[in-house]
Amino acid sequence: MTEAPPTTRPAPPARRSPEGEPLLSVAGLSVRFLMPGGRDVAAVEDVSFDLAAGECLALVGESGCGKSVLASALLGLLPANAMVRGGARLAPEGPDLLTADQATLSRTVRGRRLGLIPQSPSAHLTPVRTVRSQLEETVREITDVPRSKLRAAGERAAERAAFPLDHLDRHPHQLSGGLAQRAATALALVGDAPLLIADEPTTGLDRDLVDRTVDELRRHVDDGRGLLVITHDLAAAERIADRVAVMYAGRIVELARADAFFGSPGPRHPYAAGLLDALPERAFTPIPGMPPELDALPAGCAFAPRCPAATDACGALPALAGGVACHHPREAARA
Ligand SMILES: Nc1ncnc2c1ncn2[C@@H]1O[C@H](COP(=O)(O)OP(=O)(O)OP(=O)(O)O)[C@@H](O)[C@H]1O
Ligand code: NI
Repeated sequence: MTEAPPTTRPAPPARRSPEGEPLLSVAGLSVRFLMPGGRDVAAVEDVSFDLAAGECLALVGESGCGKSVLASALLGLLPANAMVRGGARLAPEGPDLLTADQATLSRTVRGRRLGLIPQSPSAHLTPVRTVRSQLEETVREITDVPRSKLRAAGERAAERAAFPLDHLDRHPHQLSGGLAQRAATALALVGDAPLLIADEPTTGLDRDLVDRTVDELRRHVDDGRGLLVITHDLAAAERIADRVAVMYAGRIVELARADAFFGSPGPRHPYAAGLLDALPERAFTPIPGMPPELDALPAGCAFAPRCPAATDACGALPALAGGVACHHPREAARA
């Protein structure tokens, strides 16, 4: 049995995404890297999802499955050998993120409509400058705040990210991991972007700090922002997300409400079930085998070679239908 033991933290309340037009609509997004020698790495394949204001979607999956490439595509930060297909529209009347030119992205999108909370805050912060000066410069660059009000605006951004004002005059190396994370979050919040992408925001933090960081990020969602959070950490995903997208070998294989996914009836895709079963607080049973190389994907379901329930049907690619891309989703297996 893989029932989770009782935890000390309270169960997150079930949250419903507000009605209305999504903040972000991604449709059929694919990213391939053209490599020397004609190799072709299919990092993201036919990914579609919506994200609403006041909603957090957690994107989870093993290392190398395409999560960060997906985020980079949305931010227009892919290298030149990346071929991108599909659409990703910011509402209302936003540009298509996949076709907008770099000038439009840097002038009107990044920081203003779409904020990035980076994977490694220390790499994102400038080492030789204080947090205060970096915040003020970002305020000056992307808002209309007059010079005389920069200091106050920088402090307001710090406060929103729970960054202590008495640490503003420190340099990044003088900050703990948690505070560097908050400084990076404060920078991402300066432009009041309605949509945030956080790529592994809790990497390297201990559990207490993970929970605190996650709860702080959640506040920005409860303030009405949309948040796409990319994480390996399923406990963090459970704590913060309204919905979960599980990625395997570049594709979303399950898209579910977080309460159903982490609670009852549980995940439906055998891979998603395997991810949860691998958790120490659950069955602690790793998924056997390794994910496939993205330049040599099988024609059918990419998980089939590792799947305990694979059949001949899995030689054909399963479409994502009703939230799961599998020929034998779990309730069918039980029935
Ligand atoms: N510039 C690039 N050129 C070629 N391949 C790339 C490039 N960037 C990423 N990839 C490949 O794309 C795949 C997806 O990488 P990505 O960084 O999105 O994984 P991830 O899911 O974010 O993993 P992690 O959890 O380790 O951060 C990997 O196989 C990676 O090697
Ligand atoms: Ni990544």
